[in-house]
Amino acid sequence: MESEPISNDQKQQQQQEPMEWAPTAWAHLSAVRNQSPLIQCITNYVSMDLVANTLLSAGASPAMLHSVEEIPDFTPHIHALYINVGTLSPDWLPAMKVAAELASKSGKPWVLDPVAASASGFRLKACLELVGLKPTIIRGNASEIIALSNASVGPTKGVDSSHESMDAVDAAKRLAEAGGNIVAVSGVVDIITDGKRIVGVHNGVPMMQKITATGCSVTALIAAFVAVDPSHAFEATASALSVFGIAGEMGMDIAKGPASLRIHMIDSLYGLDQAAMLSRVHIRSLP
Ligand SMILES: Nc1ncnc2c1ncn2[C@@H]1O[C@H](COP(=O)(O)OP(=O)(O)O)[C@@H](O)[C@H]1O
Ligand SMILES: Cc1ncsc1CCOP(=O)(O)O
Ligand SMILES: [Mg+2]
Repeated sequence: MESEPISNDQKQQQQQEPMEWAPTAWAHLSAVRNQSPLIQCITNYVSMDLVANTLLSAGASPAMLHSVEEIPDFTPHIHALYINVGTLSPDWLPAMKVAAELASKSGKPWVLDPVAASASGFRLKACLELVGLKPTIIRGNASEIIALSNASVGPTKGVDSSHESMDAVDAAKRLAEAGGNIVAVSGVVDIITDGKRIVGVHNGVPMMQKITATGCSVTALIAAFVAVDPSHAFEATASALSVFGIAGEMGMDIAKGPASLRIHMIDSLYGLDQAAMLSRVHIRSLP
């Protein structure tokens, strides 16, 4: 992977006001395709296939290595780390912590998906410990982000959200401010905040909720996007959520239901071109 993440022209464009989101999102996707960042994924059993295929179709290189014995050799070579607690058990947690610490120490971005954070005391404590290791980005659904922000267990619908993303705006801002990270809340509108700035991504289709591991997969995609632009984690997060949503929209044009959407979404992500991106990216500042 080359050291210059995206061009100076593209960076200047990012700094312009009002933000030119469509070219920014296209620049991130292009950079992932050109640089093929290596993404270490410590993720749940349910999601491994869709996460790996999402990363591959975006142009990144996924590696599902989760053994604590392998982390000292492997993690120094990655471009970003993705940690997801979906099927957490006590024997997985040390590897997650060692990998997160090593990524932070070596200046590599890492991204946390706190699946079902409020489902049990064990899971919440683990999530809070991981949050304490300073993830660059946290992406969850609204219930997960509210649970993390309030450090509260239950009531819960498990891995699904019982809140709308807009319900979690204050919780997301508090979490981001407390940890100095970017927090993203997925839903009808995806919310991205650093505690001060806040944008909404209006891409995607409701059927994406009917495919297991779409949330896990978009978090992994965020890891790939921040890998190629680590100094713009906020912009990389919004870009990844928009790109994934557009892949869902284009896939839905030909899908018959969740199973075929899963296939067409991956194909659409693989084939996304500049014209489609420039006309479909829908990211707006929120008050
Ligand atoms: N009602 C919706 N309309 C459009 N996109 C949605 C909707 N619900 C979820 N999505 C999209 O589906 C993906 C997974 O989000 P979500 O279902 O909230 O995550 P999780 O699976 O972790 O609960 C995200 O890209 C999100 O933008
Ligand atoms: C169903 C399920 N159970 C434990 S992890 C998991 C997958 C959750 O995926 P997502 O958070 O993307 O819906
Ligand atoms: Mg999830």
